[in-house]
Amino acid sequence: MSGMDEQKKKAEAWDREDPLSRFREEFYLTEGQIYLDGNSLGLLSKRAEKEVFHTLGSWRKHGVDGWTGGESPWFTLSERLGAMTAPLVGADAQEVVATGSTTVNLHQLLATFYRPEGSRTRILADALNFPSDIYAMQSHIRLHGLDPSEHLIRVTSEDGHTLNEETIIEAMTDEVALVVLSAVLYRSGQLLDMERLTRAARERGIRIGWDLCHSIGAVPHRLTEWGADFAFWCNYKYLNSGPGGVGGLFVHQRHHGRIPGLAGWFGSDKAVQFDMAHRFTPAADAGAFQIGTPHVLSLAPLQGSLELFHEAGMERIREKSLRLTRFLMELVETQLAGLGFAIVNPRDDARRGGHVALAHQEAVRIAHALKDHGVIPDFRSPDIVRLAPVALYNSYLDVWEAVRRLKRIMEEKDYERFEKKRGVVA
Ligand SMILES: Cc1ncc(COP(=O)(O)O)c(C=O)c1O
Ligand SMILES: Nc1c(O)cccc1C(=O)C[C@H](N)C(=O)O
Repeated sequence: MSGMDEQKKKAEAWDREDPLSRFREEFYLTEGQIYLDGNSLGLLSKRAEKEVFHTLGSWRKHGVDGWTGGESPWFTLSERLGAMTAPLVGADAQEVVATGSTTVNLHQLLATFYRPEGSRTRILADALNFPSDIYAMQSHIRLHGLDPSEHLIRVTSEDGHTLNEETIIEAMTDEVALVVLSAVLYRSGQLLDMERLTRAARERGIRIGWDLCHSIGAVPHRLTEWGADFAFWCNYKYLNSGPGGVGGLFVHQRHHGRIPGLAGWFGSDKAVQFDMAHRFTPAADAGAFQIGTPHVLSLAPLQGSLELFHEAGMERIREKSLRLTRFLMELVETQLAGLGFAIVNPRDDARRGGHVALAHQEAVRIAHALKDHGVIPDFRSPDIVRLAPVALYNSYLDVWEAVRRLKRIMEEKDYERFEKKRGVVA
């Protein structure tokens, strides 16, 4: 039996004993296709779809009374979904709210927590961060009348893919007011040591906030215990809540009761919100950081999706995710050796999130060819193919089959049929 056959048998055996295998049925998968892009946009689940129909039904039946009546009143939906999300980020229910989007929530949190004072005027970020986060930080530096080229420090990467925690800590100087980092880097999938970095920032009297876009739903967190000041994320990747679905934020309880940087009436104490007073009374919890009316139709899928996470359990999800990605790396190393791929995510389980990042000089064309062969990856400029086997809906056999197709593409140089052009969304 060839190595590939043996690996197939191993995948089939793991699938047979997989405690999460029943969740695959909960999702809409396309026959013959292997979807490995759940770290960009997660798939639709039947529960998420059902909640959208429920919400439409509630609107149809109750009209305006849906805010306070029906099975799931919209007035407090963001807080309820925040409470359901809290275990995924290791927070108390009142520290989380489902609201806004990643970028909007970061603007809110910067407006609240970036307070340049005396010599502490800088924001510490990193050179591998997602551009939208960087744009938001630059905006707030400018809003304080400061120059982003001086006041935004971006820790650089030695290998172009990963960051060194030691270097980040060394950059936490007396000039830094705030640190903003991603838990899992969007390109390489590196998982930073959040506990260590949070402790280091706090010991130096620096506030620290985390972008959890690529970690929520893939990696467990303990935000309250670690003492992070804030965090923000989208719910449309591993949390499968739909394109542009409402995001979330965490604010540590020690900051509750303060007036947010960007106040709006949905951040009010619920008991007095409809008094319509011009004096703003913030909610006593993370709900205070909401701005306007919740996007109820875009919140609905999150409810169904979170139910699946509660049933599956984050620890089991992480365990399967690590085994899926470990298997993927084994296949890349054994089956794609000599074909020009380099695995650029860290190998150590404690240092990687939910996706595998492969660097290849033909990455764009390989991503196009994979799609043509029914494997959905994504491409990140300039040379990365990201592959994210997702614990709730991918099988070990999916991973094996994806590599089998990729091997063929490479051996037959089938990617050469495609243009090097990336397209707007690769
Ligand atoms: C790490 C990270 N930060 C920020 C964003 C921006 O998110 P949004 O467009 O939902 O604001 C994304 C994804 O687009 C992301 O992956
Ligand atoms: N938010 C996205 C969008 O509106 C279009 C295409 C992709 C996205 C993404 O979320 C990309 C994702 N944040 C990434 O890791 O690259």
